Amino acid sequence: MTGTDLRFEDIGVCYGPREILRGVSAHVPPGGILALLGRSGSGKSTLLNVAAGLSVPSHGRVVTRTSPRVGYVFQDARLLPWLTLQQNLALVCPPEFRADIPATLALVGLAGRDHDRPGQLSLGMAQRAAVARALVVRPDLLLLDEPCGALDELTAAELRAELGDLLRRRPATTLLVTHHPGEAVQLADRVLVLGGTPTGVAGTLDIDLPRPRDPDDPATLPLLREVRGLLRRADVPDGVEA
Ligand SMILES: Nc1ncnc2c1ncn2[C@@H]1O[C@H](COP(=O)(O)OP(=O)(O)OP(=O)(O)O)[C@@H](O)[C@H]1O
Repeated sequence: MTGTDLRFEDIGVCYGPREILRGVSAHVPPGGILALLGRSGSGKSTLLNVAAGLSVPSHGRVVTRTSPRVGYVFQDARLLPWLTLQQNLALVCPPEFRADIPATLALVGLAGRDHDRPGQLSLGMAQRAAVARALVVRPDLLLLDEPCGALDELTAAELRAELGDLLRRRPATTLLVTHHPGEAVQLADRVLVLGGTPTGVAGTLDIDLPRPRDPDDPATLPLLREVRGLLRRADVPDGVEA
């Protein structure tokens, strides 16, 4: 599993009369990790839904090499509470991968919890189960929508480290939506900041640091500053000097 080649070509999205995205182009090579940042409501989840084929763009197109298998991790775990973890994963899993379910749960630190129901898990454990559900399909395209957003800082830091590790062991072309510049610098190869009205690409930044990455490494500081600068500039209304 290394993932699909993914291209957004001049994507525009309208919801009724409201134009949300305009002229968004980006390329993610197989196994690449692109972090999407931008103010709340800028259209990050919309772009993820376009990549997943859940939203049809009003303009432009998404080009992938093959018809990709998609793993989607939402902001909350969205596990079915009346099913065990094994059953939750089996629901999305092609029959040929079902035997992998216990190992995939173990991969995210949930060894032996196969027969627990979501109500028996902490929020962080439930979110790790959601990551396992996305990985068990062996995705060519992994869509992570603020996977750590609902977690306390310590649990979020643990999950970030685990995601970094998982993506090195099982590379997949990945789009990561986050509001956390540190998460983007820790996990991504490239950061894309969305901004403006309607939303377009306000800027990009390549993150060329060796892996595994330590979020406290001083080498990350200049990159964090640049990401924050991009976010500030993305927020300035058109025609005003940043
Ligand atoms: N199905 C929909 N119908 C109409 N408008 C929608 C729909 N989905 C999203 N929107 C609007 O599109 C805009 C972008 O929403 P989106 O959820 O993509 O933003 P976001 O950047 O992911 O926000 P957040 O960071 O808060 O999750 C918002 O103004 C939202 O109200």
